[in-house]
Amino acid sequence: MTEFRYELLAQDGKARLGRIHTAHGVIDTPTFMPVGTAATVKGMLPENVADTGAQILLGNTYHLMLRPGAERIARLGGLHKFMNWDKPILTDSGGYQVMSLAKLRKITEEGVTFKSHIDGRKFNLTPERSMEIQHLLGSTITMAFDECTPFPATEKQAAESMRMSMRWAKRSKDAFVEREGYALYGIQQGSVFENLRRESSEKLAELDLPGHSVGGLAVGEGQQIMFDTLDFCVDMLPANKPRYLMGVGKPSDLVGAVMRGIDQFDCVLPTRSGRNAQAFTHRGTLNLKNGRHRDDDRPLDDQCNCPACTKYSRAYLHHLIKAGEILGAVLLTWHNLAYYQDLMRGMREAIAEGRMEAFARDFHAGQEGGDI
Ligand SMILES: O=c1[nH]cnc2cc3nc(NCc4cccs4)[nH]c3cc12
Repeated sequence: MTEFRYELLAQDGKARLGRIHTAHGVIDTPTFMPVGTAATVKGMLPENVADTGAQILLGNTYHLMLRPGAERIARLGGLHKFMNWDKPILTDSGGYQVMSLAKLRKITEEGVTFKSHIDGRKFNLTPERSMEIQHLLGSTITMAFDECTPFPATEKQAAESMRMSMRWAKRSKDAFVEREGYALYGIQQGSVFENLRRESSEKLAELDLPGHSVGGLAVGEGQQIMFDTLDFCVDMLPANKPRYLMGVGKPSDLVGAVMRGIDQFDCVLPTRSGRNAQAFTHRGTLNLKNGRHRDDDRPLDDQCNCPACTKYSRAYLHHLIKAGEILGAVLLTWHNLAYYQDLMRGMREAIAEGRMEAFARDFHAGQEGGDI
């Protein structure tokens, strides 16, 4: 059996090249985790997600507890078997999604009660129930149950919210079922306040967890405030354990956050925007709805080897999007996931060779390249 272990392989400034060993396989970091909300990466077969280079997926506890239900997935062999993905899966704790999707939410020290946005049924989510659900799913990496402090928040509001999340982190650890090769991550809160981020980090250090995430960011603060916060809060987390920045982000967010010491990312952007005709390319983003593509027989991205870029033209992709064809969403999702994985692989290689600064410069130059 494999014990859960983080290997720090190289550093270039604050950027880290690493490897996470888990019961379901190895993750090369920095890594991007495609979001598989309802036990599927929307529009993609799991084998094709793996072909893009993805080594770990994110699953959403909130969605799966509502439908089809955690006990049902457990009875059917767990989430890996259910969705035919045998590599690592990180599941979030459900708290964040409750606050952004559920109806009639009520937060107390105990946890959150809410009504399903699907059929109005009443549910109760506590640190203990969240741990039970993630265990039933068979999650490789379980996230502690927390409250994402909204932005902006006063220091007093941020302190109260963070302190509740730290009490919930302790309850999460006490309820977490330890299994070799599996892990519980703590979530650092504290909004944009250095003293609160430090207090949160110290409380998490007492729990001695195998990994941590930076929470409370990518909540509307904007890239500069996010980077300014990362400049001081990432180093407060143990250097010998993975650091995961939740919900991030667009390509330039990933480059900037890797350079500030982040190892893991998840974001709905590549898949959600792929379904909305937006493509990320080495020369910037473009929207295939735009009529300027209708006669363009060039590939979407001449540096990409995904099926959308090697087998089809921009004109064809534009046609599929305008016609509302399912294949349009599938091909753009596929491409965006491949682009994100290429970006992560490029950063891993750059860190290994000590040229992350140059990589970032070339990345930004390409994005502003124009004439795409
Ligand atoms: O503190 C957090 N705790 C637990 N889950 C999170 C998820 C998060 N996702 C985003 N941003 C990504 C977004 C996706 C769609 C709207 S915002 N920020 C996040 C913060 C947290």
